[in-house]
Amino acid sequence: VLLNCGTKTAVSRKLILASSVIAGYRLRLSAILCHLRFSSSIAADMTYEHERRVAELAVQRATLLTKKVFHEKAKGELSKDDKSPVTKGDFGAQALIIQAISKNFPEDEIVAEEESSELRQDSALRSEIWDLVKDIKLNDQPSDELLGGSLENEEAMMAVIDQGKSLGGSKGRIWALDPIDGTKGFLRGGQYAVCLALIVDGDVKVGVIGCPNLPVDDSESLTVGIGSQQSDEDGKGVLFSAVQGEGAVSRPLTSAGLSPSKPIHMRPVPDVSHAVFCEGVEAAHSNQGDNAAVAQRLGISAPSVRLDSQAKYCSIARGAGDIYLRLPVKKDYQEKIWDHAAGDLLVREAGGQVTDIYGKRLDFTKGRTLKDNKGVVAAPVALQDQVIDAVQIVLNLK
Ligand SMILES: Nc1ncnc2c1ncn2[C@@H]1O[C@H](COP(=O)(O)OS(=O)(=O)O)[C@@H](OP(=O)(O)O)[C@H]1O
Ligand SMILES: [Mg+2]
Repeated sequence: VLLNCGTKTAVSRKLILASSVIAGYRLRLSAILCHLRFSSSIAADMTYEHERRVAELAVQRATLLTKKVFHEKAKGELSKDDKSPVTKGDFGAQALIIQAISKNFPEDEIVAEEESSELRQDSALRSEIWDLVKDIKLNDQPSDELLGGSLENEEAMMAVIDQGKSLGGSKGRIWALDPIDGTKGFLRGGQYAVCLALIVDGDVKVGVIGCPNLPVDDSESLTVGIGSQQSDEDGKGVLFSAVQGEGAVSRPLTSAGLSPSKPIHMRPVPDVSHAVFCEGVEAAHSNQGDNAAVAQRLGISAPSVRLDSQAKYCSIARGAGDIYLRLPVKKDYQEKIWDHAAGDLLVREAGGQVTDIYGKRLDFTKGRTLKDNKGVVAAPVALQDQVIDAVQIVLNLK
């Protein structure tokens, strides 16, 4: 081609032209490749599979510690500034879970319930917690390695506990952690839950809840009431999880890797009067009198199942109960995001809806609390409007 191009100058011009065309193609090709790589990395991130796996294993590992403390007589109970209790189990589980999250996702923020100031005043309790934390391992090497090794010493444990002080908000990736939800239930020998959720730009993307005292068999759950703890030995207890848009699942908790999961769904309830309520045990946390009045308005005569912790969200998500009401007792109480994020996603992915008493979706963009919401109403989608209606009549909101 070049031989037929004429003069030297013309040849060199053509050469420059040809090479710039090739360079142009190269540039476009690399832009296309870059775009493909970028979109496939977004697609990979969108599945949240890595986040789900780390969260499930971190929660499962933390339940090994909480189960130990559950069976100890002295649980290292302290009273926090707001008068609520905290135990060795809460601090230890928080340390183990944050360690796994920060190893795998070092850029992410964490909003967790506990902080170390009480422990800094109490060296005896601190070393009891360290003795527990340093020995906890999953009995499965690849799972344990995924969580990223152990903490070095007591001081590292305290520092990791304090990584949960993020203020939360509407932007970025934020984990919400309740190391032991239902601490009063935990102390009473009843239900409790280890709860972890990933919130991205205010939207809950991943939710994981470990309930060591819930029976694996869904149908037995309805008989689990106040203080009636089931055996939490290996293979008993349940690990629930959900990813936005992918449904909700449950699997038996184990001391090793993850056991096989099965999908869970809310029960179809063609007539609201046949629904069963799940409600809190503590009269100070939700108004049981108002719950009873709502049940009566809906024509429900079955007794409510009373459970501590987000085990209530888990129960209705698997059809052991249908409606969870948390009607405010104190007007100015702001619900905490770690008490609801994982349960909110689990129920919505199992075919339910979760709102406040005004019918507004829970808003996780407002910081550490749900300050723009009041109370919680969770029910199958088809019943939600009817239940909100009854709640609003009972609470004189309409
Ligand atoms: N006044 C008031 N109103 C509503 N909620 C409150 C209130 N005070 C505390 N808390 C929070 O309740 C969390 C425990 O909720 P539960 O659902 O387990 O309570 S119940 O025992 O089932 O009634 C409990 O979580 P944990 O501290 O993790 O147990 C608290 O964050
Ligand atoms: Mg809680």
